[in-house]
Amino acid sequence: MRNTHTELLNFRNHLETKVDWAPHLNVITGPNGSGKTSLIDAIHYLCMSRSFVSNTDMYVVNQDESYFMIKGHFEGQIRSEFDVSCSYSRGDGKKIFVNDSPLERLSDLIGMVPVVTLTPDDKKLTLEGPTERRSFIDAFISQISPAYLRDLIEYRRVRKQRNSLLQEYRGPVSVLEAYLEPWNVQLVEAGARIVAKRYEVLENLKAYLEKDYAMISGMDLTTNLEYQTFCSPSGDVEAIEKEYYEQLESAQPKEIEREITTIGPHRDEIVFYLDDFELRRYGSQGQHRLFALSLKLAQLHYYSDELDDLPILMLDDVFGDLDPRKTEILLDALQQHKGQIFITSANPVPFEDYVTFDGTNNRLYKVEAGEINEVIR
Ligand SMILES: Nc1ncnc2c1ncn2[C@@H]1O[C@H](COP(=O)(O)OP(=O)(O)OP(=O)(O)O)[C@@H](O)[C@H]1O
Repeated sequence: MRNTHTELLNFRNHLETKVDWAPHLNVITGPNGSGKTSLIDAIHYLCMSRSFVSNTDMYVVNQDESYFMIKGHFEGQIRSEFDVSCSYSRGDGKKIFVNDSPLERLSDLIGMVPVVTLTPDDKKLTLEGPTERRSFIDAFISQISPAYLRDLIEYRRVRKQRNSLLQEYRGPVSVLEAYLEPWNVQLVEAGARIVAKRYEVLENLKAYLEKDYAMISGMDLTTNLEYQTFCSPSGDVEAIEKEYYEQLESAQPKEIEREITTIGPHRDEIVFYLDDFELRRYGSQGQHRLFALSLKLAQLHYYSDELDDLPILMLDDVFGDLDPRKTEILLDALQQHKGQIFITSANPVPFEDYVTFDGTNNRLYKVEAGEINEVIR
């Protein structure tokens, strides 16, 4: 899948930007704050319906304007050509159109254009709390499995309803238990499918991670990951349902007391290991950085094997953190990826030692104060 053309209107410091992209490598250079990340963030909006930088759409609207609009043209194997646009204003909220037809739900966009992003923030994945890892695995699987995304949305809805009931009901416990029962059934059904799918994908991911860590680090430390959930994880949905039910039943008196759902995949954890030490506890800064980078490369390679269309790859300011040898290894690995790649860099990276910017397959751009121009050699 590739994005051939993007238009940005009132998107951060891009008041009106139009750009044609190369089918393989697009390197975007320019000083700090010139608007490089915003260009690829706009494409990210067209893939995932949200920014990978900001959690709040409102802050993305140019501060002197009241709305933003992004349009993109995509080409791929499965859907040969289509347009996606995304608009946001405080009054109307966010709207996504595919070929000028509005999408009923923003989530319908996920998976249409698979994307993998590498950013310096990725080290949060291994350094910070379990929420980071759950978000990573959820976004990872949602892009390749619409059924998983539906289960996630359903699970969140049911958990919210169940929590409201636990918090608001003030009658006899036996009546509350009867009210909870239908929510328990739905929670267990969606939750068990989520656990089974996370287990399946994480099991498969191990081999990719191992290979990519060895490639990028050049070291022979073995990587591993452990999926920790409330039950013994497996791909057997029925067995998980059974265990889930039993645990929910025994936890329910406590949940009624605490007024919150405590058992389920919303509390899952993924523990990463290098050899047999736990990365989060004992990893050095460099090991965290390389592990997170390997996780994202593993995602890229997993998608490339799994999907008919190659994902779009975005690297935002990643090279600043890498030494010359790692830069070389990463650029070599990127050459192997046949899909479209976007790289932003404020630092002088010797891209030209590795890539020929022919103006067709590979293009070099310079951004200055929200204006982008191709650099012609
Ligand atoms: N809502 C907004 N309205 C106008 N300008 C904004 C808004 N939000 C951010 N900016 C500015 O837009 C510019 C674009 O930021 P962006 O992150 O795209 O730049 P960058 O070239 O990637 O920077 P860096 O190299 O520092 O990462 C910044 O100068 C920022 O201050």
